[in-house]
Amino acid sequence: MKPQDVFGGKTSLWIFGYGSLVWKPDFKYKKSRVGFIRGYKRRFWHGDNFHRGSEAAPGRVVTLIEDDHAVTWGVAFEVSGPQVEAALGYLNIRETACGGYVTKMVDFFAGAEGPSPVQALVYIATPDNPLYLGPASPEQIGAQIASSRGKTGHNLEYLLRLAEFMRSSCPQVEDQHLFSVEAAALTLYFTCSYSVQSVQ
Ligand SMILES: N[C@@H](CCC(=O)N[C@@H](CS)C(=O)NCC(=O)O)C(=O)O
Repeated sequence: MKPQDVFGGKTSLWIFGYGSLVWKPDFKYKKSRVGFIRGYKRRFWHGDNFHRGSEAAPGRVVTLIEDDHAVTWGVAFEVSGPQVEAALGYLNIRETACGGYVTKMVDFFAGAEGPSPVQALVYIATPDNPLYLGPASPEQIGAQIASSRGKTGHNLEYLLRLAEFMRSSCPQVEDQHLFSVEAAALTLYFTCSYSVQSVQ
């Protein structure tokens, strides 16, 4: 059953993004809030053979891994009225059909708005997903990202835009996984670019 079959009739719905959705929701929404969810950590452990990679050279994108002690920051978007069906129909293609993500409801805490959470829909790629790649070192993940490109663009863009979002919208958060992968990917990307230029 698709989310729009379940939520399509709702008058409003919050959708939590923690990867490309934070900088490119690409659906109409009523309002957005920067905030977090508890019990999950964001990791570049999901493969992508469409948007940021190919069958031959899959890219790496983020998913959420259950961790009782973790908190993941992102953006929640409130869609209402006809926006609900439109957003869910779009995300069902972008996230589920093309990306292998499944949906789950979580508690979203808007950063500046006190302790009471709202329920939000989130797209998660679980380890049983055929595109799931699992853990790797920042250097291994960085190398894969630095050398992958898909139908939507380079995998490095995906990484850098997420890192930029965290620095600009969540400056208080030290996301060691994200920033260590970013450092490794940039080092490898520019080292390889330089070495190619130096032999041309
Ligand atoms: N579900 C996560 C990750 C979403 C994500 O990055 N999905 C990929 C699909 S594999 C995507 O939409 N990519 C579009 C792009 O790379 O521009 C989120 O809430 O942001």
